Amino acid sequence: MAPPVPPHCPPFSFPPTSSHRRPYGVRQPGTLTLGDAPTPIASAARLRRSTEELVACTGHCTPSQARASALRRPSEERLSVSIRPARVVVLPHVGGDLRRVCQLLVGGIRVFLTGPPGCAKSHLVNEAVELMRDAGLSVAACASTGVTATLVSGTTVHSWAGFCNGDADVKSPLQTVLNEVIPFAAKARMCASMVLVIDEVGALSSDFMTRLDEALRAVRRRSSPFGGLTLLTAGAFLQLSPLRGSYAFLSDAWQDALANRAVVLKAHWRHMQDTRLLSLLLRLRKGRHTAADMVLLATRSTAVAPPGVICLFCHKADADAKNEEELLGLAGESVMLTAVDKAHAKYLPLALATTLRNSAVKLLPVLTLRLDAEVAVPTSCLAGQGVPCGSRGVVTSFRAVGNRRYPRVRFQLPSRGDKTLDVIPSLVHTVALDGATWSSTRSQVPLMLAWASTIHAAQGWTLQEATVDLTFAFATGQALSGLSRTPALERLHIIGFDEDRIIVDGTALAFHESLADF
Ligand SMILES: Nc1ncnc2c1ncn2[C@@H]1O[C@H](COP(=O)(O)OP(=O)(O)OP(=O)(O)O)[C@@H](O)[C@H]1O
Repeated sequence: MAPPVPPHCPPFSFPPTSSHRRPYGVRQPGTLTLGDAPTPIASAARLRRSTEELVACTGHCTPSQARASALRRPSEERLSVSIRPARVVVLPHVGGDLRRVCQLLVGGIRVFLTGPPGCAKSHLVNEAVELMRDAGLSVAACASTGVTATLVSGTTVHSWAGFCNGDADVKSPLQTVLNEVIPFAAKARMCASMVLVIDEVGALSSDFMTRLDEALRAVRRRSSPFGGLTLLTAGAFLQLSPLRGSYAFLSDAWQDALANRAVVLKAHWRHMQDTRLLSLLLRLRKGRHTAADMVLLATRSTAVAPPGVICLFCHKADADAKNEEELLGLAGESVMLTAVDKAHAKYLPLALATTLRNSAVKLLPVLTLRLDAEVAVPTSCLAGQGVPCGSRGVVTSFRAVGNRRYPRVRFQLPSRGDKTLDVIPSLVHTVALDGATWSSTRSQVPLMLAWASTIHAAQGWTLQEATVDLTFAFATGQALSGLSRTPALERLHIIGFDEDRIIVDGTALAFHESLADF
């Protein structure tokens, strides 16, 4: 429950009656209900002041910037928590499911948005974020993975919360994470936000939800679930399961905040042109597929992936092997880029530093490229240059800098259009759990090969054509997730399919069937 607000506070229009769009974070005087001083604008100023610190923790900075910002950590400062305005009016022309979701959110009700593959969950999340921001609410747009974060133009929820060591910060003692890991900038974000959006929530574990809830309650000094933040989670537990641990909905944090209520979308956008594929997927989702469905899928079987079509695999090792094979198939010499790794804390043995880096840092120890290589950006290192995490591109040339050569890449941007960049190494660092601000660093060109991907990493994508290799399918929802990426059956190629590859988790199915629509 938001604290009471002064009665004179005028309501928000949602979206604003004026056609003029205000940029995120800019407040119209007198319209936002504030907490105790400073105002959200003051919080935004603090955010700006600590931007370098944020950058240092997520890894896009020079070493001197990182060191300087580490010294400026204002650990004792109390942050004030932004409070949602008392009334936000959703204007009549906002209709349908978007209206339903927005009305719940502006009323402070936490929402789980779900539905079958391609029903526009991410699309609706984007629209809701834009409307809420237009109305003056501060909204944090996040997703469970870097790739899905690009679909909502946001960051991973790990980065947003300042869990600099990835999932290690879920297991470590809470006080250590609060005092030594989460940077000031992340705490400022947590306090300045009124709404937290998490897309593709299915990939997060129950332990992660518990830790996020604990951290938000502590940082925002509110005992209510998620520190009183209004929450919009979106995803489907029948499509994606966490790589480790149990489903997020099994946590007490989820049950306290969201229970078994949801907005369940009924429209089908991705597969609207192919009703045969759509009805097959709807049955497959619940494990109620028929013999005729299996015969239909068998018509798409192939032994070899067609050239030029992205391949989706169940295991990362297979995606890596395919990328390697495609790279070797290119003419031209290989350019090998080796990361420069350093351990900065004397007490940290090199082996532990390497383990920490390899689990927390997405930049590769060794990256080999050739002209025309297909690449993707695995982190938000290039976001400041207009290329968000998850963007894909092609190496068009190499540029010599000293005795090293760096790739020039033409990226296809998620927002359409393309952008060519000379990609040079970025510095990322890990934060030790014993109080050092950063314990080890890696400097590397922030790219990875992208002819192939895992099905897990492709969650959220709509692909015009794809080859899905289900030979080693092992996870619940994996086959459904892979088979639902293309809008039409004839653009789908399947390797290694048989009925046993379809795994539907009984707990996830029971949860979805128990959901009460708002
Ligand atoms: N209102 C809309 N108008 C036009 N296209 C839409 C609309 N809503 C969704 N789409 C398109 O439908 C496709 C699927 O939408 P989206 O990715 O949001 O679905 P999803 O439910 O998040 O899918 P999944 O969970 O399977 O990743 C996308 O290509 C999207 O651009």
